[in-house]
Amino acid sequence: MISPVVQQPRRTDERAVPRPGERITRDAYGRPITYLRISLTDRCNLRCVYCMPAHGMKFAPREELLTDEELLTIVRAAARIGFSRLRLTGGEPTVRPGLVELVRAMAAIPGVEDISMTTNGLLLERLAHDLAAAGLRRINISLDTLDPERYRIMTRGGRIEKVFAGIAAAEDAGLRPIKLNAVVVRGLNDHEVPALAGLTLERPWQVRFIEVMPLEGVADVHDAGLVTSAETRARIEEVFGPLEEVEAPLSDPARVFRIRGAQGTLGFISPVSEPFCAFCNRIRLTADGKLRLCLLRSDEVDIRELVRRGASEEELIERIRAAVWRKPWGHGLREGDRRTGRGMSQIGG
Ligand SMILES: Nc1nc2c(ncn2[C@@H]2O[C@H](COP(=O)(O)OP(=O)(O)OP(=O)(O)O)[C@@H](O)[C@H]2O)c(=O)[nH]1
Ligand SMILES: C[S@@+](CC[C@H](N)C(=O)[O-])C[C@H]1O[C@@H](n2cnc3c(N)ncnc32)[C@H](O)[C@@H]1O
Ligand code: SF4
Ligand code: SF4
Repeated sequence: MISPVVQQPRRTDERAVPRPGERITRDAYGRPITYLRISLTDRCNLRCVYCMPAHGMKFAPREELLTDEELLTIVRAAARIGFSRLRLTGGEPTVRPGLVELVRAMAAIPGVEDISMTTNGLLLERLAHDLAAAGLRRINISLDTLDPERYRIMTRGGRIEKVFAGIAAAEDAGLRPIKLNAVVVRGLNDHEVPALAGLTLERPWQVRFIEVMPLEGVADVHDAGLVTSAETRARIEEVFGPLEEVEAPLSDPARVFRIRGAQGTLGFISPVSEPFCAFCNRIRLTADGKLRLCLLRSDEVDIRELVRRGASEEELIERIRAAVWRKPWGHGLREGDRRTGRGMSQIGG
């Protein structure tokens, strides 16, 4: 297997200016940053145990959230400097009012090539066809277990039948490839890893196993429940034999494998045991209008303030470029630095 861990290079002296002939934006380490993950809301219709504490999160007041027009203004500026991939997330993106129209407007922005979404799937049965018609290309759906009762416990109240119906609707709408995200938590769903992996035998899905990260409010779940990808993979190989590696772009957070003869693939997302920061290609936009430079560090740059005072597109571009230039090399989990400042549902994963 190719190790994605590469030593931290020196920052360059140049600002994040494109190289001659290049339209994309690079950070100070030379990484092309072309992927914007947009949190459409900090609200959610679930309370997953690895994402939120039992009492939930403090939601931002409505007036602090970006409106559709503000969001589109920021995306237009980002697309002009090479942000060609957008991922809509949350909280739960499907609870945002006017979602389909928002996707349609984003898809019409010059430079936007790929719009995808990460969702818990509960509302997809109703939305999948309209989203696909509006320009959504792909979808990743969170599913940590196949057992209805365990699903109810892990999500603090969710009904798994709605997710199955959502997956079927997404398939029917042509949203492909479908990726299923499972956060593996010891003592909760780790024994189900082989059953989840087994879904790929008959289905062309990518089932991904994610190491639980210590975001705000769930550090205890990480401390007690982390299962490394190496252990998860070993559990799968005990049942299905050696996995075959499948080539994937290095900027893909998942390392991809296949059970011999399976229709679908398996992804291992290992931010804790095998960080993939060397190939990071993304920044995030929070629902309250901050450019978040790394999932696991608190560094943020305000862009809402600029949009609200009617700044020009050039000014917005300058702010985004300056933010990208400040992007940290990677997280500090190995050094014990957990100052993430926000919970996962407030950032979007
Ligand atoms: N540490 C870290 N984890 C990430 C990053 N991007 C995604 N992840 C983790 O991977 C999980 C799944 O990500 P998704 O929202 O499905 O998106 P993705 O895997 O980047 O999407 P595609 O590769 O475009 O399908 C997230 O919830 C995070 O747990 C990242 O930049 N850093
Ligand atoms: C924050 S959710 C937002 C989108 C949507 N609500 C969903 O659940 O798919 C995005 C992803 O983050 C993952 N996630 C949440 N908390 C996590 C944690 N502590 N560690 C790793 N992944 C986590 C979820 O499983 C989900 O796949
Ligand atoms: S993982 Fe997604 S569905 Fe679950 S609580 Fe977090 S934001 Fe909501
Ligand atoms: S931890 Fe930060 S730098 Fe590393 S891959 Fe994730 S977002 Fe990128």
